Amino acid sequence: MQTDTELAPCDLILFGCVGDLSLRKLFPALYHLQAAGLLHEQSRIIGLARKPLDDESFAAQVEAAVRRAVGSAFKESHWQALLKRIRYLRLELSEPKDYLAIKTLVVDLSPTVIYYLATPPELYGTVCENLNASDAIVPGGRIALEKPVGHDLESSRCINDTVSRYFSESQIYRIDHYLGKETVQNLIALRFANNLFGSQWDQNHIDHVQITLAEEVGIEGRWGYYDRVGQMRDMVQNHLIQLLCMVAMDPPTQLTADSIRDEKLNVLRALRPITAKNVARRSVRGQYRAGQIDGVPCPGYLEEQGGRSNSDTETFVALRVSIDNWRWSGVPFYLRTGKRLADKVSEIVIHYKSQRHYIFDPRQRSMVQNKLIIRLQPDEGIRLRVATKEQSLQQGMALQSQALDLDFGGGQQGRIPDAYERLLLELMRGNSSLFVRRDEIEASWEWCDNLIDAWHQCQTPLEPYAAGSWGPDSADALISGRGRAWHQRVD
Ligand SMILES: NC(=O)C1=CN([C@@H]2O[C@H](COP(=O)(O)OP(=O)(O)OC[C@H]3O[C@@H](n4cnc5c(N)ncnc54)[C@H](OP(=O)(O)O)[C@@H]3O)[C@@H](O)[C@H]2O)C=CC1
Ligand SMILES: O=C1O[C@H](COP(=O)(O)O)[C@@H](O)[C@H](O)[C@H]1O
Repeated sequence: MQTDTELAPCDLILFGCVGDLSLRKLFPALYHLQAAGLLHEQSRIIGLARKPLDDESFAAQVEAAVRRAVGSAFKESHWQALLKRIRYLRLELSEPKDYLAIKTLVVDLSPTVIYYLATPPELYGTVCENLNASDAIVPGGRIALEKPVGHDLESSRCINDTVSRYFSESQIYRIDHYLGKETVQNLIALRFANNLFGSQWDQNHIDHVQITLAEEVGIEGRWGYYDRVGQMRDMVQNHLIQLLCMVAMDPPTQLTADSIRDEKLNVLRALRPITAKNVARRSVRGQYRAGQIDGVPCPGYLEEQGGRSNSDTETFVALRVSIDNWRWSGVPFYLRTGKRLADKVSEIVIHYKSQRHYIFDPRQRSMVQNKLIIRLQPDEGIRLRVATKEQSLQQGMALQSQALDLDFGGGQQGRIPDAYERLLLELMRGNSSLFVRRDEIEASWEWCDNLIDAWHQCQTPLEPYAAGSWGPDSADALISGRGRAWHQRVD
């Protein structure tokens, strides 16, 4: 994971520049990079979309979005410096002749041009073909593709085939923004820079692993997109599987992009398929009904804006996953993700085995088991729960569980950069470590396609859950047994 490559001038051509992602995430991230002095003086940003906007009205939209995201920390001087770099170009992505304007533009641009596709993925192939036909791809240019790359293995291969006709693998940066989150990168430091953890990261010491990506939000007006996709393709195929790989991978031989990606690929190849034979025991799919979150009433999925009265799309998934290799033999990974759950929380919890020869009160055994809680959001940090003696004269050797805490969000370290700041920076530096390689994406699709097929074959029921709950009851049943339960945030 090299991060010290010097910044060279580079120009960002942002396709889909007035979309939700660009306005909510990318421009605020660019603002913060500008504020931190991390944009090269000569780097420019050219936004492309089909809305008839001039530079001024585009800038006004971007400014409003950046102000919203940055809040009271917004500084006019940083914004003005960013604004100088920004231009708008109107273009219909499916219209080849519109690309001539890009061709004219790239002649003037820096040696490094980044084509960032924040557009619907169905257009990725078309954009590459049209760029090529207009001779608008500069040698050494980089292309960034937002997730999801495809809808299944076949469509993913098709997109990858088309893109790779015009860009070599080393020029392609497939984005999974979870890989840009600070705590995810800290996993690398935690695991591979600390012998304490590195030496005990296996089936001899770990009982099971839980990964939760829970959201309070519903589908936020994205019915058209979401109902075709569902939680499996929206969150499991990419973010959840990438986190699983980061937790489960063997140590890379070096901190290079390919070393890390080779190890993640090995995990994907070792995932035991979930098929019609075991799908009922290993998965739960759910859909939210009306409920309340923090006292505020929320509609059910079918009543969401743009929704219809019957949809079989899952908004919640829980899985029990096995990794068939030496390190993880017999260690289940419990994964869950859902919309409209009780809280917004993304965390990885490593549950350690308890002492083989246990000399304390056996009733306390599960309560004081060691847990390593890696919190991605909110309150980024790492917490280790250890057993200590209760401080009391009366209790004898009674144990209690206490926490050793690392709070990354704590005052001294300042603001935690958003994932897109890190990703844009590494993209400009040409560091691929935080981006997903073609074989990883395809191996992940292959595994997910199997699971989705199994759901179809077995007509796996869609279990209702109330908005504001932690998902269907059967998700609790999936993990229960051997004293296991989903980790609760009070810990
Ligand atoms: N929004 C998010 O939080 C996340 C999004 N993503 C991915 O990012 C990508 C963009 O998502 P999002 O921003 O939500 O999508 P939006 O629908 O909000 O924005 C799409 C953008 O693409 C432009 N566009 C679409 N079709 C054309 C066309 N034919 N010609 C020219 N421009 C076109 C739109 O321009 P115009 O408005 O002018 O029509 C708009 O600027 C998707 O791949 C999505 O999966 C990934 C992670 C999170
Ligand atoms: O990719 C996506 O991620 C968001 C959740 O991202 P987070 O960083 O806020 O945890 C999710 O809401 C969206 O549906 C999905 O497309």
